[in-house]
Amino acid sequence: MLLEQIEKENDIKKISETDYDLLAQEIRNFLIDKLSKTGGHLASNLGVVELTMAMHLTFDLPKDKIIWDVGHQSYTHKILTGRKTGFNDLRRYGGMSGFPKPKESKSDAFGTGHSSTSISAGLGYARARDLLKEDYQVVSVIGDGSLTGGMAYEAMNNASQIKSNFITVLNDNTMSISKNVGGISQHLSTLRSANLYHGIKKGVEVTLEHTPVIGEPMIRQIKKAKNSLKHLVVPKMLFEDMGLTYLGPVSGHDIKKLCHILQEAKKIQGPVLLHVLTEKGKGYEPAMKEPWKFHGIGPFCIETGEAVCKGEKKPGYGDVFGQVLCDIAAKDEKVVAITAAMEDGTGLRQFHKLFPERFFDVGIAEEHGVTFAAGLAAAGMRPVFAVYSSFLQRGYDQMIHDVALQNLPVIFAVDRGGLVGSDGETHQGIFDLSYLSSIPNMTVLSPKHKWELADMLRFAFRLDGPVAIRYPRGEAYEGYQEFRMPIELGKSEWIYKEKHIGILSVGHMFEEAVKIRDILVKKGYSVSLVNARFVKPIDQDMIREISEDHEYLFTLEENVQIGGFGSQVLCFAEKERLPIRVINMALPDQYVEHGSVDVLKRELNFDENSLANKIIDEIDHKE
Ligand SMILES: Cc1ncc(C[n+]2csc(CCOP(=O)(O)OP(=O)(O)O)c2C)c(N)n1
Ligand SMILES: CC(=O)[C@@H](O)[C@H](O)COP(=O)(O)O
Ligand SMILES: [Mg+2]
Repeated sequence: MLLEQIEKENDIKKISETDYDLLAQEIRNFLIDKLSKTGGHLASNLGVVELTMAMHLTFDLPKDKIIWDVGHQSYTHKILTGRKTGFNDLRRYGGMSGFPKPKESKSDAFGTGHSSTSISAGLGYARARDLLKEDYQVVSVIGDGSLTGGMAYEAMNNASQIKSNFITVLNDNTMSISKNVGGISQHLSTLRSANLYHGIKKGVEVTLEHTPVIGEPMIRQIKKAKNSLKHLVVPKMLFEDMGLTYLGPVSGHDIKKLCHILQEAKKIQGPVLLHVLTEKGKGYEPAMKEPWKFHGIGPFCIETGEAVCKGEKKPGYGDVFGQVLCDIAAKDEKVVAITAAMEDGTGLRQFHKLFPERFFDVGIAEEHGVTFAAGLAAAGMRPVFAVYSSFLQRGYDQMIHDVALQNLPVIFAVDRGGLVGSDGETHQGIFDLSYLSSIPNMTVLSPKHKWELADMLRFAFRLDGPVAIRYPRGEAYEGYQEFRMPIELGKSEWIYKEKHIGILSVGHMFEEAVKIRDILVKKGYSVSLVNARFVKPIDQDMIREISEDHEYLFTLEENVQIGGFGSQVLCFAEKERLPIRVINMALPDQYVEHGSVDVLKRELNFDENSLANKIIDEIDHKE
């Protein structure tokens, strides 16, 4: 097995050229086998096996730097840098990350997870190399989907000024998670068809060379004609016009050709963009047929490609959101939906199908998505931007400057709020209650179960300013269905009314709050439970009421403590000098690594038993 040789020698350059294709096949089989057990990002990785091998054959890691964009496609890179065994625990707590991590390997030059950062980081490396008079190659690897992110253009614009070698490899498989969208995607397809032009040109020359007598003079004539033809057929090169030398497009599955053109790219002074054509999911039939389904997957059956799921899958919060939004949109033609390349993940597929003219996929462009929504709202529409919590971090200024300052009625459906698990630090949605609450005019809600999400979404349309509704990844909680008071601005909801200890829980932490209360009640404590509903504005009357006959108020939120819901409650109680001790139960001021959410909560002492003990310690310690 060549993979064993790689694992032993940790150097692909020792593999004979005649074995490259065999090694590529072994890597594909390995990825399919391992990910069928652990899940992960399969399709993207199957598409870059040869490209990654060619880069490792051409460059000398860790001296030379490869910076991956998003980094979800770095599994072959990890195999080739001594981490083959890491795939037994891919994305599990304490195991190997699904993204490049400098702390994991010196060959991971830059940590990634959010899209469109690679060219900026690569340019930073290249500038530092030149200033420090060091000598190494810098290669940023960006996908066509990530190239829909505005940051990439800021970086290319800036890269045009560098005089030394800096390579960007554009991995073009025509896919983002779903089909890629927008002008750059169209431009890339014209460049791909230009390849067709080059193919025709080559074909004509070869034919003429074999045509006796008239061949030569004819070739000279046609060459002249071809140059004028080229400017008709091959479009103006965006990249060349931005000052980058454009090479390609070349096949991303021909290792020898890739090595050759990478060697050429190394010789060019200044910024180079190498356009590589790959197939997402290559080598695994089900992933080639449905690359969007195999972008990020759980464990699956290799023979059928079907997910291996334990028991019947209940609808996720995103599914509930998508369904309710369709109901609302059916009655209000002003309702429009926006996604930033996450149609399926945010539950908008049905909306897209039912209302195609009111559905907008802006590409991986969250900043633009926010201000686009602001424009729609200013013109009288009711935009809903469905977006993952950690990706919305990109649009913080736009939420302030373009939406809230003008008090425009944009609804933010903030999915993946709280711990998401396997994707780790870059994807945990644990800052959103802080960054959203800090925005004046922004109303922030979080539902305790799926019915409350539906009610909150309908309520949001009744507000005439910006609203964010935040909910987690995973199945929607279906308990306490009978608790469905009408939503009233700034009003929370009594669930159990006792004395002495109060728990005030935010959103889906309600599930834990119920369990914590059960533990305490079984130990003889008197415990009230309130569902906060509103993260902003907080329910000041409720807090005053609780402080009349409770000694303790424990706030509970799956968000960092700093700037979160609990910190607002604490400030208010202090300001009003309320006779109650407020203790925030929130996440610490740190990044949370990958792992299953249950394991992460135990490790963070954020599971119901740890939290119940924290409450008891607080009370016993005080009394
Ligand atoms: C800021 C941000 N928004 C959205 C995502 C989610 N996301 C991860 S990969 C991906 C598609 C990337 O497409 P491409 O760059 O073409 O890579 P491919 O999977 O096709 O290899 C998206 C939208 C993200 N990681 N970061
Ligand atoms: C790599 C990336 O950013 C996305 O593929 C992300 O992993 C999707 O997350 P979900 O699995 O929660 O939809
Ligand atoms: Mg792509």
